[in-house]
Amino acid sequence: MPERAPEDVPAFDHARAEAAVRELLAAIGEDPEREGLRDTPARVARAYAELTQGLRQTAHEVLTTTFDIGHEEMILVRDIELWSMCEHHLVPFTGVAHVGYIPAVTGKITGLSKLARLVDVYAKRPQVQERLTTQVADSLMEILEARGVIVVIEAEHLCMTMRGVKKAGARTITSAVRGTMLTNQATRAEAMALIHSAAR
Ligand SMILES: Nc1nc2c(ncn2[C@@H]2O[C@H](COP(=O)(O)OP(=O)(O)OP(=O)(O)O)[C@@H](O)[C@H]2O)c(=O)[nH]1
Ligand SMILES: [Zn+2]
Repeated sequence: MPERAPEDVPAFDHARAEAAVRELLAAIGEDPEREGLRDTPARVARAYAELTQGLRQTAHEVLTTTFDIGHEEMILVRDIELWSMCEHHLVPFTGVAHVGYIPAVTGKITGLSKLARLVDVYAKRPQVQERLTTQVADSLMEILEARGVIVVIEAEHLCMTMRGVKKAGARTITSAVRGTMLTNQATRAEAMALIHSAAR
């Protein structure tokens, strides 16, 4: 399914979110009017607006700063903190993303912080880890016209920890490898070695 463009995503509806949270509190047998819960629907609505803000952002928006510095070698940012929300249970999954790319021959690169911002654009929305991984990789290929990209995400899903199978510590690792990172085995091996290097 193609990604919905942010202009096609309706504005966050605070009133509707508050009503839904009030209803959920009632459904679990709580009293939404008791003092401790009175402001909770509004708080939860604000929290969800923040946790889903990526729905209203685009990769193009965050990858605007590009420089041509003639650097043609691999650039890799490791251990980018990641908080996302599992679309099946609406509970967090959290871990790290490693994002590396080989710039276009023109040397078109982006600011390092933009790679972390890019991860957030796709993390701050209901997600599955596989889609998050491929969206980050594909947007770097497209927007930076990168020759190669590698994205590895390691995450723990709270839906597997705090409920359900209750297996704390199980980490899910997904990767998306594109372009020369895929075709050139030595380059891919170098990237994997950097991701797993002893400095961790
Ligand atoms: N592939 C994938 N699965 C995920 C992700 N996040 C959560 N899931 C899984 O989505 C599945 C949903 O399965 P269902 O059987 O429909 O839901 P459920 O009854 O709540 O499943 P349990 O978690 O096994 O109790 C579960 O196996 C979750 O572990 C993700 O990012 N990627
Ligand atoms: Zn889940």
